Amino acid sequence: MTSTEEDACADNKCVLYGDDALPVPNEAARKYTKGSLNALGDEDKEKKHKQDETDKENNAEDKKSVGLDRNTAQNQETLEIAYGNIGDSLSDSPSSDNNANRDRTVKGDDQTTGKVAKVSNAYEFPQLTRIDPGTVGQRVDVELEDGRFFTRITRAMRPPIFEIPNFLSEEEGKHIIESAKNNGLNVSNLFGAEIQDDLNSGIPLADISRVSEQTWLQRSHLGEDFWNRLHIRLARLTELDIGIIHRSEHIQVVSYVPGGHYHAHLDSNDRYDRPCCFQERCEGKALTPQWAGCCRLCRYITVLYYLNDVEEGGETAFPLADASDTTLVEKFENLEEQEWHNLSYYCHNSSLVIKPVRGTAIMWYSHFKDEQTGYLGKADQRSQHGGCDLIKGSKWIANNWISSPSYEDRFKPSLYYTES
Ligand SMILES: O=C(O)CCC(=O)C(=O)O
Ligand SMILES: [Fe+2]
Repeated sequence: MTSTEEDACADNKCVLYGDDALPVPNEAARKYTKGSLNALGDEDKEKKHKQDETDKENNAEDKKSVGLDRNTAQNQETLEIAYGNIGDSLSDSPSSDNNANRDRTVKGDDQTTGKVAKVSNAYEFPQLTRIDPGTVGQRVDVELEDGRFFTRITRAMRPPIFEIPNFLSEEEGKHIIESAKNNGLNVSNLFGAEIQDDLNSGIPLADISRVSEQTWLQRSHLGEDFWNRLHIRLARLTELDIGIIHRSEHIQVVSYVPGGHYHAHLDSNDRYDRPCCFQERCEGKALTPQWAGCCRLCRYITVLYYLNDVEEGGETAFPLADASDTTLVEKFENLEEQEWHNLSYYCHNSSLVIKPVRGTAIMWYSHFKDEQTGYLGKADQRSQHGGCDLIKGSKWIANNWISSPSYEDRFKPSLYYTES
């Protein structure tokens, strides 16, 4: 552990090998070139210090990213890497008492106004719904705000993947980007030092699994009205109870410059050796360099927003969407030859490639629904996806992961819940 990480772990608020430990690159260094992520200058340290203080004050969601990195992929957890992404973070946010208030009601979360009643995290996660994709190309008009219809287009059946043009307005996209910039972005990867070494040592960018910067935004960053409005739209889009949306992860904003990408991965996983979903802190449990956090991700759905128009490249690719069973087996047969993961080379071999268009949302299921319990089922390998190389311009996206636990954990409060 570096001293930064140790500090962060004082008072039991561990930063789990995430990008909190990483420097915020200054403007001049925001290019993925040799030496780009060198040590901070004094001014940057000062900025970082201020940033840390602000985060503490806000009791902010820890900004952690645990990217899939090349070395991890080679040395550890090979199967895991091949079958799913260790992708992102579990944040240990404000302490939750899992035994408290096991009320079975939503207590005032309002499906219409999006307002969260000032009560508690007490909630019984309901069974999951799942939208029938119909057929590829099907367009359905859905009323996501009163009197405002949006078109939901089916792009794949297995998993169901939908595209929703103009889900965010231009102003909303800008607001998210500006809020992310104000918050400060950090390099997206598991071990900052390693990506820095990789970049410095001239390893081709294509061999690094994730090259981008990111930050996390919550209610307090984006504003009450914005947050509530977005949550209503999401609840209607996903056809899930708004209580689930309120208890899902905060928004991850990601920025790419040319050369940036994210090779194919799953946004969630099936680590059943991890005893919890996103509902428990990691106190007293071992932190290993291989893994961030002690819980599984349990991200049922990803809603990804394109926040700007991209000049060239930067598509989102789904190499296994609608793949036949035979293809799926072939793709995973040889775990050492997972070349299709590398979207710098194989982006356009993917069965579905989506061009980023400002305001569009893409939504897909990363897990099946467990038909017996109606709760979170297994992760779906066909949901493998990633961001292709950005060729020209900039690319800004936001990930809105909708988390929901398995049946056993349906009464546990979420770590991500923030009251209005
Ligand atoms: O950049 C993209 O298009 C995909 C990003 C992604 O998959 C992720 O951030 O998890
Ligand atoms: Fe992803």
